[in-house]
Amino acid sequence: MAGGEMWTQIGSSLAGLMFIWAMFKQYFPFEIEGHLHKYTQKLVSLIYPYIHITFHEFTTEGFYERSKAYTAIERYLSTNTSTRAKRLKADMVRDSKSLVLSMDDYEEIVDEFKGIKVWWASSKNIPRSQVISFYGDEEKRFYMLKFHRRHREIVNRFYLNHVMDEGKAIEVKTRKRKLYTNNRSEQWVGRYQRTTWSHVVFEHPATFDTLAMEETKKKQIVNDLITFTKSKDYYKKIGKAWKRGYLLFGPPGTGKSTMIAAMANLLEYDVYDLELTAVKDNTELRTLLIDTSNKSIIVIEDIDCSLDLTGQRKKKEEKDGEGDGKDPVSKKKNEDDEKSKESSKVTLSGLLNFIDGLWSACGGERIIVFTTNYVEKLDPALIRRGRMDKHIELSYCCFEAFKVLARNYLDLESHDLFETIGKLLEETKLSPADVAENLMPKSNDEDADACLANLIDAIEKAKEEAKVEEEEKERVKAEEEKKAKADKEEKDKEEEHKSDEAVEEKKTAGEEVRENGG
Ligand SMILES: Nc1ncnc2c1ncn2[C@@H]1O[C@H](COP(=O)(O)OP(=O)(O)OP(=O)(O)O)[C@@H](O)[C@H]1O
Ligand SMILES: [Mg+2]
Repeated sequence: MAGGEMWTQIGSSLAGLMFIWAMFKQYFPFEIEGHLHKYTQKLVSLIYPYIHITFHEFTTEGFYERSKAYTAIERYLSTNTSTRAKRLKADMVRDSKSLVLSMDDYEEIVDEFKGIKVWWASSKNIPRSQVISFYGDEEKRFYMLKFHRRHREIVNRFYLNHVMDEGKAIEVKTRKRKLYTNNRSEQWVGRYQRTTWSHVVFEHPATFDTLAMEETKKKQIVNDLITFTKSKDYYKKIGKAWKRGYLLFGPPGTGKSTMIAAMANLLEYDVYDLELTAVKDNTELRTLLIDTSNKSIIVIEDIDCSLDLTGQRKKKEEKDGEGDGKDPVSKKKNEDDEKSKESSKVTLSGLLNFIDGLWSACGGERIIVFTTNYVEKLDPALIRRGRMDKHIELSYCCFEAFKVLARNYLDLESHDLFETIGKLLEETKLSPADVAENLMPKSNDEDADACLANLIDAIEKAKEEAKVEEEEKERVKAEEEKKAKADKEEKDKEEEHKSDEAVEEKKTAGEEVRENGG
């Protein structure tokens, strides 16, 4: 038989077989077909003992959102593949600091875990239809995991969790961190579009190394923060939500905001800067809280100014006392304050709920930081331990803090003038911000000596000013005391006079009675 003839015959017999199979299938009992399928599967699994799991890039129809599992696998494999796979694909992924390397399509790599071997392959489905998609690329990518069926238990229970955890950790490490701020609720457009917060890339350069404060205190804070991040299981064990509150207090320019940036850089967390005066009420506050992500620091700056958090009772008392409006400046300020309070109805109890109510436990790994210049003004309920677990006082610049600043600003470890400056700083209150400003060279020809001399001048000037202020205070105090004394004397005199009059009246009344009686 000639070759061509043979192929024609095979073709026509195949077509015949297909036709018979189709006919047969139509009359074939449903149950028997099921059995047939089962046994074929069993037969295949006897010869082929591997299990496959696929992870698609896009899973949900409609919402075109990348699958979290796919992203985590991609990051996990990116660390493994870049050393083992031969063909790699580099991509600038959204929110990532640098290029992400992943294995190219149809590459396969072997991974080992607890002594077992698994295979990862990347692949894609190419669409058959030539439809132009609204989303552009219609190829459907997926990762396929292959492992022996006797390892099913280990893969299901441990390996997949391991991949997810590692992948997420790599993602957090390589992401660009963000600084969020809350929008006014008029700008919120539905809940899906995440318009409650807007963000920019967080790029503050402050670190604990550049932060000027006593070394021991700094170490304590760093240890506290690191212990917190590693305590997921501990918090679970003691039945507490995984969050921690910090209260930073101290005079202006002592490094409260700088410390928050250093915290975020140390832990690689996002920062949510919550502007309370833009929040209308407690419900909005809760919505904002729910919309924050894990691994973040929620900051409320100048908590004493943001709201009247001292409660209704005190507010009323203040109104009674201050309402005379003698000073037009303070009157205007009061009016402004009232206006901002009116527009924001966040209450103390709402804020307490935000910090440690039931809702605060959704998600985890969050740090809440309050800053204030006047810690004594705050309601004790707000800053009790458990809400604000750690109170950190940032104070005026001490010698140790100065040395950090000198190292940062002038690259100086020691200098003849250090001793003088140390002594001066002990006697004067100068914030690290002021010290830093004086240490910064103002022109190219200003060297370290000149900067230190500037600082000494500034400290001496501050000392002089403080002295004048102290004297003025003393004078006012003495005057007030003198006035109080004079007032008291006058009052005493008046009372004496009144009691004299009363005695006189009594006398007259007695005489009248006697006269009438007689
Ligand atoms: N402890 C510090 N270490 C290093 N730099 C500091 C420190 N304190 C202040 N500075 C410098 O002073 C500037 C102002 O500091 P920062 O904004 O942190 O002060 P603050 O305590 O938040 O003040 P405020 O109470 O007014 O908000 C910063 O830009 C920083 O350069
Ligand atoms: Mg600040």
